Amino acid sequence: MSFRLQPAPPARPNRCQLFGPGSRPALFEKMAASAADVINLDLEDSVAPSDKDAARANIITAINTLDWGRKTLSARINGLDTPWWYRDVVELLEQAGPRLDQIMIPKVGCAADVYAVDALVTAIERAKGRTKPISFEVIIESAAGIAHVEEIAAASPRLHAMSLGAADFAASMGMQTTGIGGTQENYYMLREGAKHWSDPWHWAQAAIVAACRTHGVLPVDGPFGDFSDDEGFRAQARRSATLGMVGKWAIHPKQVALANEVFTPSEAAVADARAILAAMEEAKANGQGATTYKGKLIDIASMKQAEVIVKQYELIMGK
Ligand SMILES: CC(=O)SCCNC(=O)CCNC(=O)[C@H](O)C(C)(C)COP(=O)(O)OP(=O)(O)OC[C@H]1O[C@@H](n2cnc3c(N)ncnc32)[C@H](O)[C@@H]1OP(=O)(O)O
Ligand SMILES: O=CC(=O)O
Ligand SMILES: [Mg+2]
Repeated sequence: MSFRLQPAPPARPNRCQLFGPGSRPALFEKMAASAADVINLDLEDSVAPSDKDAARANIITAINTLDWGRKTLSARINGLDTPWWYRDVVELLEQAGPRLDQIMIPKVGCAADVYAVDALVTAIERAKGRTKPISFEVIIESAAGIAHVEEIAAASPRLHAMSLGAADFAASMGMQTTGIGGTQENYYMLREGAKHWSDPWHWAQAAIVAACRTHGVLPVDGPFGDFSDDEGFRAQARRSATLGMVGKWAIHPKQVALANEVFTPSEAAVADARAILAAMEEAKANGQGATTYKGKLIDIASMKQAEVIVKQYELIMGK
């Protein structure tokens, strides 16, 4: 371990973030009743330019009037390259009550983008006497965003979560695809004439996880566009969970259960992790730093691995 200890991320369940357009208020009650841990009411790309003002008003009314239970309640503002974002922040902070937990900032390209929103949010919080600080989540979805991912992760103590936005990311990178996440037909290796598909999102996800874990931020996988493909969603989510991400977006309600399933450690994984911890306690009591479990090496690092799974499970079950 470095002299500098790795900070813990916010202790909140974040297995699924359910999105809905601010211009479709009929969806809000269904979102509130869903099993998602986080709700993202959208003012950005799912809302047409002509609907931005109405969507803002819809979202503020919904935040103030619906029962959102214990969900983390977040609103996605428009990007800093648009004329809408400052009104999004001002109206949300001035008119939405304390139930609003978080603002999602899309298309963040550098730490200064987060700083700008932080400055505005801080001024309004002080002016209006808001006592609960608004947290931030950001989307890495551009070449600049991934190039500056570590400085972005360190940009503000308000930052709680960071997602990969596969659609805008693909566009910004000039990737030859219109698919949102998942397997890409042309990203394969050939061996003896057989195709083996690879994962074009892997390196960006790994960079996001490393930046987040360095700075105590929750790393999250973004959208999977084909909501009729449950197995494709599961496969993408399993890869993300294996890499260290804590959850995934749902852009349709049928994806909520899938994300919750993948990002809740299974009973078998938890039982194994607890058995490893117990075996290591016994080994330590006997003066050993290493022993075997089910015929494989375990040592003190295995305890840390097992603790990741047990803590994640207890966090989710304790909610
Ligand atoms: C790349 C990005 O930026 S992704 C993030 C931004 N995008 C979004 O927020 C899009 C969110 N999703 C949606 O807008 C919609 O789900 C769509 C457009 C994909 C599909 O909408 P529909 O055609 O209405 O979906 P569908 O008919 O399958 O809906 C089935 C049921 O789920 C409901 N539903 C649909 N979307 C949602 C949602 N996001 N949240 C809650 N309930 C929903 C419908 O109202 C319907 O309910 P009912 O059975 O009571 O009638
Ligand atoms: O905002 C999300 C994306 O995939 O783009
Ligand atoms: Mg986007």
